[in-house]
Amino acid sequence: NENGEVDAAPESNESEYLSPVTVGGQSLNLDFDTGSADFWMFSSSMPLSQSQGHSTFNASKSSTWSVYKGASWEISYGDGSSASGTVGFDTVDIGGATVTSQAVELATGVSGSFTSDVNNDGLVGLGFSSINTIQPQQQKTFFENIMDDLEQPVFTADLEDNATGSYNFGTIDPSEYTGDIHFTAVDKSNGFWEFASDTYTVGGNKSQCQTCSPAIADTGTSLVLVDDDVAAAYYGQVSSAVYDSSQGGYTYNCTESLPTFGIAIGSDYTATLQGADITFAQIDSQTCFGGIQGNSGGGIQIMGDILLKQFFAVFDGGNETFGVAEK
Ligand SMILES: N[C@H]1[C@H](O)[C@@H](Sc2ccccc2)[C@@H]2OC[C@H]1O2
Repeated sequence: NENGEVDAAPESNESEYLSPVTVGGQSLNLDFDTGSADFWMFSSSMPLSQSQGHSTFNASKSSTWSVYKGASWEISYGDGSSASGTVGFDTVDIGGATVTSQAVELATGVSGSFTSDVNNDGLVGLGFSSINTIQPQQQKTFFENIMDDLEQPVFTADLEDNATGSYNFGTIDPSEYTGDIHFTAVDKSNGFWEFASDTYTVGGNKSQCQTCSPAIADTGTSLVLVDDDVAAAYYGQVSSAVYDSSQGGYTYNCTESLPTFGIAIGSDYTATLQGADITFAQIDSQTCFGGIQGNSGGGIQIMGDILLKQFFAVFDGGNETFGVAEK
């Protein structure tokens, strides 16, 4: 089998997790992103003003590289960042799991947030290829290409709080979790690992949602973005909380002890965050920025790293399910 396992190292501010990937013999640190489906890297054909500080992929130094003539890609992400460039095929190895002809996208241009994120050399899209942006023909993700060669058609994410975690392709390692894995059906029609999430808890009190947007598991998003009525209900229980438009979200006094927050993962399980695990950042001597924020009516709820790092997450491409376990 083709199983593989790699570290997932948290960025300094825990805004993302980076993993080593070898492409055509060149190693780069990439951001595994279950919320998109493009595999792209900073490349030697970018202006130095955009690539300085980054490792770049140099196609001319890879003996296994082949150009996808006439192809291009262009992607815009939920946070407003963007990237675009050219396409080829090469051998990709992630912790021993190898795809010999993976569509690899070389950036010729990226937005400022990528340039300034100097430890991030690109993204490995682990969503579904219906949202891959390669033209004239969309291409499969690394996971879609390797899935049938894995011991099990799954990958798992064990993201950690202030510690290095791991991504595992092909096996569900029982040493990485405790108790049961609580699975829910995934609707892949929007290209995401999407599932229903119709109830939530604040301080242990359960409420039925009002908007009830479907949720996605997104390893590439830092925060937990819930429907605006849910965010308002949560921070309504935090006495010092205010919505600070200059910060773009709810802030509160760091000394305040926060209530727990639970979000339904499908219909049978509520993933509960402890109050102490909900703060995302301290923005001044007294003020903290919450890791739970509203989705501004975006129509989907995004379960990002603030939640995922408290659980063991299983992405099952065979059954088309998503599951979480305590750890
Ligand atoms: N799925 C996510 C994606 O991975 C990131 S892309 C990114 C941008 C700058 C720095 C690092 C990563 C962006 O934020 C939320 C959504 O879009």
